[in-house]
Amino acid sequence: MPEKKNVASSQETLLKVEHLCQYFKENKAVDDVSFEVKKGEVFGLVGESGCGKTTTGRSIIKLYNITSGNVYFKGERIAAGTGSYKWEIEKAKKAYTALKKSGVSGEKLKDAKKKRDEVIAEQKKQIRLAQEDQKRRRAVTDIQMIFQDPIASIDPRMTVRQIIAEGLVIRGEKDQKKIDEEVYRVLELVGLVREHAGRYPHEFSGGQRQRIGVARAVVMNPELIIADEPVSALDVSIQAQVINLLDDLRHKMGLTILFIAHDLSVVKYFSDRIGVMYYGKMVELADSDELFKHPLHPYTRSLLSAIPLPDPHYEKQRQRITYVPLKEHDYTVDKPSFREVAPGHFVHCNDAEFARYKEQMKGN
Ligand SMILES: Nc1ncnc2c1ncn2[C@@H]1O[C@H](COP(=O)(O)OP(=O)(O)OP(=O)(O)O)[C@@H](O)[C@H]1O
Repeated sequence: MPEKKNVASSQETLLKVEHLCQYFKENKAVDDVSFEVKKGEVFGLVGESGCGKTTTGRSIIKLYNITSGNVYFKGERIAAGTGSYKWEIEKAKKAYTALKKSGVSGEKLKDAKKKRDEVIAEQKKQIRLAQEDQKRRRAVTDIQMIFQDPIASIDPRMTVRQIIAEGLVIRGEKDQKKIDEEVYRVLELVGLVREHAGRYPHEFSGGQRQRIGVARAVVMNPELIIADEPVSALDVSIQAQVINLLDDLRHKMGLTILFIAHDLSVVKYFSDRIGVMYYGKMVELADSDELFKHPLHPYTRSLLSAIPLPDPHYEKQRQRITYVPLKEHDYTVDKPSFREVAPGHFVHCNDAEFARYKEQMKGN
């Protein structure tokens, strides 16, 4: 793994995810998730299988129409869900009906009706605006995604040249010489050679295939790369090479990376900040070092306890902490939300936990 360098990520926000909800019928795959990614930083998004990491990434690149919330890229809203506006309309209608049923009449009822209609008109306006923004596709080529085995789903009869150039062709590039030049440039950038352009994906090893996947993304000159478990299928030694490559490109191209992984040890050295997801919720978010030094949420502690260390003495004593939400939290009355416990360190917690975490941080 690369040495952790403190890359100066700017304070400029490149990506802002605001109250993102992505529901698949009853399944709240992503439920009210908010975070920002600064220009130039690597933001690690971790959590175990099924916690909603992939869905978050896909929602950002608009593979889904999000249920609710907003996604901003360079200040422009590129994805918007209409759910929360619809829920507000329902709430206003229900409140009015309840008032009417309770026997309220005359001026009071008239006022309530007026209020209800105002809420409905405003929310309908928001729905229209969200739908207009959702249709806009402008920012999307500035964001590219890298998958676990990025060329697995591609037609095996396509050459590496065609695979890498596909995005350029779709974007309207017709000049074959220019396309070839770009393909050779990015092949070299990712540690391959121009002779590879005429070959087929099956001729390459897993690590090389991932390099082709990276080339396919960077050829579009993106500002943001969403790397979804890009090294999970690779041997540990190859994992380090691919991470080093991404780290190198990040410096050379000034890239910003949203790095999705299920394993905290993979993101530790590479990420400036880390967000931990559990069952559709972001449960903790902090600077990478801070998260490892002062993990607060019991789920983060459980993930950390699963990381093996190359120290036999520690390994003998290491105990995997299991996270059992019902044992850890009582959210029946005191409800949780995502709160800032220390500057830049956020935890999903209720009032009682918030007070306890604050105390804990004081002792650190
Ligand atoms: N298109 C879909 N339709 C219905 N349910 C979906 C869809 N995509 C994901 N889900 C469900 O949403 C939840 C979150 O899935 P997601 O793939 O985002 O999690 P993940 O943390 O990335 O997991 P993995 O590491 O296994 O990809 C899961 O319960 C999954 O079954």
